[in-house]
Amino acid sequence: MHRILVLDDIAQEGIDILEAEANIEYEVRTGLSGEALRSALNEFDGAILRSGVKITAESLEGNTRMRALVRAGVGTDNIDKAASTRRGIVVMNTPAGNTVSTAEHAFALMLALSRNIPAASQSLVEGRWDRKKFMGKQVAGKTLGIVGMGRIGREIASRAIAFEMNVIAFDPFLTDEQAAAIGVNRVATVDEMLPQIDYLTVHTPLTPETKGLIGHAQLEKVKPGLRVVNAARGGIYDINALVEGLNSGKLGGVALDVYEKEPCTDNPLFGMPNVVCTPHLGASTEEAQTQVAVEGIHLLIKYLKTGEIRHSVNVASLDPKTLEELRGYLNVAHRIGLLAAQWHGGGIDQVSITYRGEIASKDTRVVNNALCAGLLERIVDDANIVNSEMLVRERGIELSEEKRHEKGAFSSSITVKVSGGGRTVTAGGAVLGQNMPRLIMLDGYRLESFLDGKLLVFAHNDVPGIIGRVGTIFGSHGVNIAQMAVGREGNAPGGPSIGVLSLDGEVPAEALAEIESIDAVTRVKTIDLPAVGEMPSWLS
Ligand SMILES: NC(=O)c1ccc[n+]([C@@H]2O[C@H](COP(=O)([O-])OP(=O)(O)OC[C@H]3O[C@@H](n4cnc5c(N)ncnc54)[C@H](O)[C@@H]3O)[C@@H](O)[C@H]2O)c1
Ligand SMILES: O=C(O)CC[C@@H](O)C(=O)O
Repeated sequence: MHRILVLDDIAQEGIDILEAEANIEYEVRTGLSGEALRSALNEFDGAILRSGVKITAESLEGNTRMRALVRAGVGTDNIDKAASTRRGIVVMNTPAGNTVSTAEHAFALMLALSRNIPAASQSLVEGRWDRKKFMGKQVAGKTLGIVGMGRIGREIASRAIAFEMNVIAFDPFLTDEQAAAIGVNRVATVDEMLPQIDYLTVHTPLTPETKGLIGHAQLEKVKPGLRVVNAARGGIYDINALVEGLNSGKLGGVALDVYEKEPCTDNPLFGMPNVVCTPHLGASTEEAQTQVAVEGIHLLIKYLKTGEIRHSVNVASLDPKTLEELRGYLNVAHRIGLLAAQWHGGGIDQVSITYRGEIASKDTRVVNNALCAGLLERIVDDANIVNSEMLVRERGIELSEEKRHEKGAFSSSITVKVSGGGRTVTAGGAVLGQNMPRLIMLDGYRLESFLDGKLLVFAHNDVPGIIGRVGTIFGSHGVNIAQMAVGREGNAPGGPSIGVLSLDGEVPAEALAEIESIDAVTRVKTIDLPAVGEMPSWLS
């Protein structure tokens, strides 16, 4: 049974899916913060939210249960992504569900500013028939500047063109060809557009680059009477500069849907003439809310039930086809990570992973995570497919990845080299058939061993009788050997070799001591791996 927490009001259509879904329990708890939020998050496997709740590092403190947070909307700025990743929580959003509604809202704000609609309406209902005071401006023939030509920016552009406006756009990722196809003029900087435009609308996330993007210095460069709109994120415009711009006449109007601190009921712009403000309503349409709730709930259920990751903002996506293609390799990667950490047995400061063959052409970020999860599993609680690479790097371990497209003996293989404290070990794995994980190399010696359950690895010099002696020791302690693989340097006997035994039971300490005492044995270690068919919770 998976438990889902609904943290904000979402459309009933999303709740209906939760009601109908088998093996899902849900609760709606809105308005949570502080300790109540922290303890609630630890009771559920997944949560869905809008912008009404803040998921901070503190609210995830001590969390051992939550696996996925879904934002029913675009902006995930109310979720601490680094803290979520560290805790192994996938953060997903529904990027397109509210695009059109938000573009329509931003456009409505621009029209409302141009034609003084809110102030004129207020004046009339208060008993005044004042037509002179509310002389407006036509948008047709005017120039609109758009900063941020992503999903919403592009929808705005097409609407503006339909209203016969000229559009100038700035976005570092917008090419001349794309601009021409959309029908806008691309500029290389925001400053370049400022003297040319009558309206400005921003559709970027709030980042260190966009915070205060339009401030006092920029208002010096604008055409007098510029009308500005923000339905993206509070903080992109400097509010004090906007107040000053309105007072000086540099600005002809300001329309805001978003604020630096929300809820916001107190702002120096409120009550000023030529200001239109709405309480973050961009996505508040029945259509958008239905779409983001339904999509968000599906994302959560899919992830919890199948491991499929879509629209994640903190981890590589894992669609069903890729998940099926990679499942065997995720399993092998996890197992060779576990084996390498145990065979190394000490502090690690370098890890290098090599993908060879067909797998080298795939997106291997999740496979890196699976391997790192294996490396860390015995020293860190909750290392999983989301957080392990980050946890490895946070421990100061240097991680590198190499891809070699040519095939070796197997169609694909994964090799890890782990170093630290003067010791380096290497382990290579492959998938046989559909999903049979195999160890195909250990410390440079080719072999073919099972990669599950209890293993005994012993490095030795390949002298006659050694395999027999090891077998006899296990026989005398009643431990059955299920499979044995030996790898040695070249074909000549006598040199260094490595043996891997797959055992049907625990290795008694006395048996281990007896094997260690054999002259030709240089190192021996038992290795614990998941049983045949057993998968980590994040892969099952
Ligand atoms: N008011 C609302 O209710 C509401 C609803 C939905 C989205 N939003 C907000 O609108 C914003 C845009 O959403 P979207 O879906 O279009 O996102 P998007 O990711 O599709 O587009 C954002 C664009 O901004 C561009 N960008 C980033 N940094 C930039 C910079 N420094 N200068 C210029 N361009 C830059 C990116 O290249 C990208 O093309 C987000 O902040 C989102 O949170 C608000
Ligand atoms: O949940 C909301 O209504 C706000 C949505 C919007 O700001 C977003 O980023 O998607």
